[in-house]
Amino acid sequence: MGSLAQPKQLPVIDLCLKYLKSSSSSWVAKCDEITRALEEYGCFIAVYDGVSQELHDATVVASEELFDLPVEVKVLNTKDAAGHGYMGNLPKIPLFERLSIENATTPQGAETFTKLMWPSGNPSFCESVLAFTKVLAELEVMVMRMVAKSLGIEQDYVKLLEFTTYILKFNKYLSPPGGERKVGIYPHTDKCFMTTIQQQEDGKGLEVKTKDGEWIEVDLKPAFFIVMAGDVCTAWSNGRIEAPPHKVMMEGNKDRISLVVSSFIQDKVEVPQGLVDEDHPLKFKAFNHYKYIEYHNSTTDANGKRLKDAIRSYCGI
Ligand SMILES: O=C(O)CCC(=O)C(=O)O
Ligand SMILES: [Fe+2]
Repeated sequence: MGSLAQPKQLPVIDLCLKYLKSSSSSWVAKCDEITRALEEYGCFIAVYDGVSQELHDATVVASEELFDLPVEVKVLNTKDAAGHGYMGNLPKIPLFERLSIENATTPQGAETFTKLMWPSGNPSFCESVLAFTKVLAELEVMVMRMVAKSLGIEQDYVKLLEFTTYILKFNKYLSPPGGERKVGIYPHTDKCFMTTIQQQEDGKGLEVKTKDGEWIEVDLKPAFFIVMAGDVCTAWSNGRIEAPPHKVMMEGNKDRISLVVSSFIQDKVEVPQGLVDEDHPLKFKAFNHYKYIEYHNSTTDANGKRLKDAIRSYCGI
């Protein structure tokens, strides 16, 4: 009789604020658990209570209002320094649409974008964008502090934080016509430091590739947040945490909306000394995050084919 192997799952880690006390032994154990999950999968599912029901409902309304705007308005969201901006009606991924907000943890970033989309104002949109991005950025900071504690590089992370900014992306994927299974977004690794993803409704779509080449389908709920390493974390962690390839596959008759907060470093990124020793030689040279993005964009060919392992070809030793 053949055994029925269970499909692989991403680790699920409870980070609800009410249970976390930074001095307790369970907190130290959690730091190690998160670090192991990131070392093994490059990401994990955080169960997190930082987004209230009220804030969640407000971001659902905000997404509807945003995607309902006419295309002529949405295209005003032009590319930022990290290469983000409006994307839609793309021949290779026709189901996909995206808008992104730079510096979304600052009132100025949220206001500039809101004014661009609604010149006569939309205060509730602006408030919910700001509040939501801040909560997800706080989750990322909490996670990375815990990782840094576990790896003995807390001060290096605190230094990096001073130069960290956050982008909020609204991603929408239409349900594919004719009941087919179709690509929503092609496999890639993120070019940021870290990414946190929330899916607005229960269900699948996101898939993450494991180190042994298996794709894990991720069944998400709004209270689950994927915390995922980007290429810049791969380099910063001296290769201990690999950014995982991921993609979105759409099937069924429901559209999918995800909100994605990604961090960017406005300074030189270099491997902390504490991660380098005889057994762990330096694997990445110091580099500038935005120059890396420029390099990555310049090596992406006309068909959108990306360089494999761009971070190692850019600054790997
Ligand atoms: O929608 C998702 O779950 C993933 C989106 C994504 O990979 C991205 O925006 O880089
Ligand atoms: Fe991504």
